[in-house]
Amino acid sequence: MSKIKICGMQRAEDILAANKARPDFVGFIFADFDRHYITEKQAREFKSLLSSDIKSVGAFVDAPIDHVIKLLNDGVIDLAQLHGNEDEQYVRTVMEKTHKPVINATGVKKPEDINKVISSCSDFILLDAPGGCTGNTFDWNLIKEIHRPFFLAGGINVTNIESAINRFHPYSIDLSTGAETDGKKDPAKMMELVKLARKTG
Ligand SMILES: O=C(O)c1ccccc1N[C@@H]1O[C@H](COP(=O)(O)O)[C@@H](O)[C@H]1O
Repeated sequence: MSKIKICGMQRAEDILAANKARPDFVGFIFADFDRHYITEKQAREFKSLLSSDIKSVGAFVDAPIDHVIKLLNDGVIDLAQLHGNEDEQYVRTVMEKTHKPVINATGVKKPEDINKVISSCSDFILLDAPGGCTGNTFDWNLIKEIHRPFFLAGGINVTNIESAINRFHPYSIDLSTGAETDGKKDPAKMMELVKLARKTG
């Protein structure tokens, strides 16, 4: 069954809505240029409110590696999602110093973009539209045989989540914009998306 991650938690009420909807993962964004950016203090508060059976994923874009390692080792996040140009050495160091799962993300515009991460030493890879949190899908025809667990992201919403799961059977769906109304997480959409993922997976 494909899992589901809802990314970009910004308010305590988003966490309470997640606790009701019960996705497998929620995402905290630590990229300070991004509209979903939260501070370490907020992330600690959100983690304390989050149900223990929902894992927290920290998403980083070329962050100082010590920050990623600290948040993992402090238990603020359970997995790290590397969404920038982090190289294999960076990925390996995070894994060795934390023994926590790492997701290596890539924006997909051409087949070589998938080749960039396909043999990464990370635990998971993540395929997204270039940019992150664009609300756009990428060309799914670029996805050929992938023989490792992967997260599928980019413009997934209530209209296409079922076809994404049925067509690719990803380890997990990952979405942000599709669970929002007017730029804020929408509890009804979160609930519906989790229901569709469970029904389809
Ligand atoms: O969510 C963000 O704001 C974000 C910022 C920087 C890097 C990644 C980010 N999120 C990731 O974006 C995709 C999905 O976005 P959408 O559903 O198309 O809005 C997903 O991988 C999120 O984890």
